Amino acid sequence: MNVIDVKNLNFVQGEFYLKIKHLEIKKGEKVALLGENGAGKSTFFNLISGIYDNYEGEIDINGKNIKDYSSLELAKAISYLPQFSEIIFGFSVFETVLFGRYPKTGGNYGKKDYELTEQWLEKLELKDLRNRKFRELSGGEKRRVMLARVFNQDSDVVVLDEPFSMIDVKFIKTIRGLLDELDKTVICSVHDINQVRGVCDRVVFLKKGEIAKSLKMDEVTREVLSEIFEVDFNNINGYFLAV
Ligand SMILES: Nc1ncnc2c1ncn2[C@@H]1O[C@H](COP(=O)(O)OP(=O)(O)OP(=O)(O)O)[C@@H](O)[C@H]1O
Repeated sequence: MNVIDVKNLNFVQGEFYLKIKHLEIKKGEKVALLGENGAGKSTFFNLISGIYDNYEGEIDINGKNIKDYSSLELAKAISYLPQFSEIIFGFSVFETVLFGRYPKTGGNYGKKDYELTEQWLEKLELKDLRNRKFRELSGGEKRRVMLARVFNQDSDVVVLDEPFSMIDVKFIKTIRGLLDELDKTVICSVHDINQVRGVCDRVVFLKKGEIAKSLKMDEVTREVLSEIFEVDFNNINGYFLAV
């Protein structure tokens, strides 16, 4: 079954055009979205998450047009880690992660919600930060909190815009492990394909607002990467390095 079906999507943003004729993502698939700066990755995520609604075409999640979902229903179906997130109010780390449970509970948090929140705090090593204000954390700490909150939302589809940005090497390993074991449909943008090797099954390449290629991870070659990013790549024991 397709969890996401995109048909004849056309979106204009200033000088930029995003055009996706057809994209299907199956239940349980883990898809990496790659493309140069400005290719349209964040724009695509804002569209499938229902943030932008002034587009032509249709986006279905679980067989239903996202325009026919209420915002709470949509948040049960899809969670989204945007490229940048700020929380200006003085919420603590614990509260910020707990609020991921809002779509499923309407704010009536019970034992299960507190337990799940504790689990995600533990998995992202945030327990020592639990009482700190979100807005007073470092960039990488904030990123881990927002990831914990997205995972805590427990939606069918998890959309992550550059989940590894600002994250140190130890936590890149942790987050790769969490993504690998996550029993969800995942779409995540990355700049370094090596970070999702062994985690994502498929790579969709965007170029200038269109899908240039959609390949299984093991079909990606240095020639493909060179064509997309317009720089040469070496393949060193399965890892790609721009040269
Ligand atoms: N609010 C806006 N108004 C007009 N143009 C915009 C707006 N936001 C983004 N754009 C343009 O839309 C295009 C796609 O931007 P988008 O943020 O989707 O790219 P991206 O692939 O996520 O890039 P990056 O890798 O740099 O994060 C870019 O040319 C950008 O300049």
